[in-house]
Amino acid sequence: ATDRPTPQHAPRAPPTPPCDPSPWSRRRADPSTGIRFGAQLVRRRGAMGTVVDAPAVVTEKEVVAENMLGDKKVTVVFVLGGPGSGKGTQCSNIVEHFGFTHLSAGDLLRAEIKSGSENGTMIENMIKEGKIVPSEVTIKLLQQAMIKNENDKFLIDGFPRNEENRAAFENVTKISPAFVLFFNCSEEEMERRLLGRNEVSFFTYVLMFGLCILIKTTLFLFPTICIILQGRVDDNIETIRKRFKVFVESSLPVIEYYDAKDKVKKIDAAKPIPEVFEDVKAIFAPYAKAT
Ligand SMILES: Nc1ncnc2c1ncn2[C@@H]1O[C@H](COP(=O)(O)OP(=O)(O)O)[C@@H](O)[C@H]1O
Ligand SMILES: Nc1ccn([C@@H]2O[C@H](COP(=O)(O)OP(=O)(O)O)[C@@H](O)[C@H]2O)c(=O)n1
Repeated sequence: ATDRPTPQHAPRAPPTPPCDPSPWSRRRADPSTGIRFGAQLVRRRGAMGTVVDAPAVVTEKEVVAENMLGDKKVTVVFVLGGPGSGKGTQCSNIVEHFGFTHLSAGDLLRAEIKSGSENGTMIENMIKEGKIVPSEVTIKLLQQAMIKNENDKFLIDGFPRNEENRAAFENVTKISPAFVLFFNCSEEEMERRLLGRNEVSFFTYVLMFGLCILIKTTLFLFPTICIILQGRVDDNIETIRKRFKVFVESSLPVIEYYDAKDKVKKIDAAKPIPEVFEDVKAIFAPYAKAT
């Protein structure tokens, strides 16, 4: 992996405060709006020869060589943020506009449960408890997905979620992320979104029941539909709170690790979806698809 070189001609600015910031974190809040979070300040010659601090703009693409995918050289962006911060929503937008392949660690784990794999029950129990699944399981799924896919640009969403995830991924795959996209959002807002994600109106249930009666399959189909409509097993208030705790205790340190390497690009994820995507677009501009 190629870390962006630190300019030799000037001392680095003091480290930026740890990323922050949500009310539920005890950490110091960072007032910046975001996309330059973690970018190192470089000294530049200003007017009249004065030296000014200016954020370094990252325009170069960082491509990783020598990894577990054999000859295949891939660009990996880790997409991190609390549960419900909007990672999946924005990943879909990035896929559409910038040609990345979206690999959601959570989706891969849920697919593994459905596949009837021997790890299925263990994964299901961990997800219900909001706990982090052992790294070797998740890394194997990510690796298989990257090998299977012909693309060379991957958004890895919801991973690495703790220090073990991070260190194991780097050791096993030898891949370093080009950068880490961090969606910063308050706990209150994330909670609202997650509870909303699971919300299905009574009217929908009545409609589905009516449809089942129409096609005369109530007995078998309706319970199945109810299970599908229930949404995610972990989007209930009890598990949501546990996931927040895990995020603060285990995932924020990973973001801090990458921030110390100037790899974190922080987004204010509390804004409406289109506004968040405007900020995301600015970061992904160097990866724009050739027209
Ligand atoms: N910026 C936003 N403002 C309001 N709602 C949002 C925003 N981004 C996502 N959502 C909604 O919040 C819920 C969680 O978003 P999602 O992308 O699934 O989050 P994550 O992948 O981080 O868990 C979804 O119902 C989504 O439609
Ligand atoms: N790297 C990961 C990612 C997810 N998971 C599990 O999958 C659950 C859901 O993760 P997710 O990324 O789909 O969803 P959000 O919690 O971000 O909304 C987590 O709470 C963990 O139990 C994991 O164990 N390891």
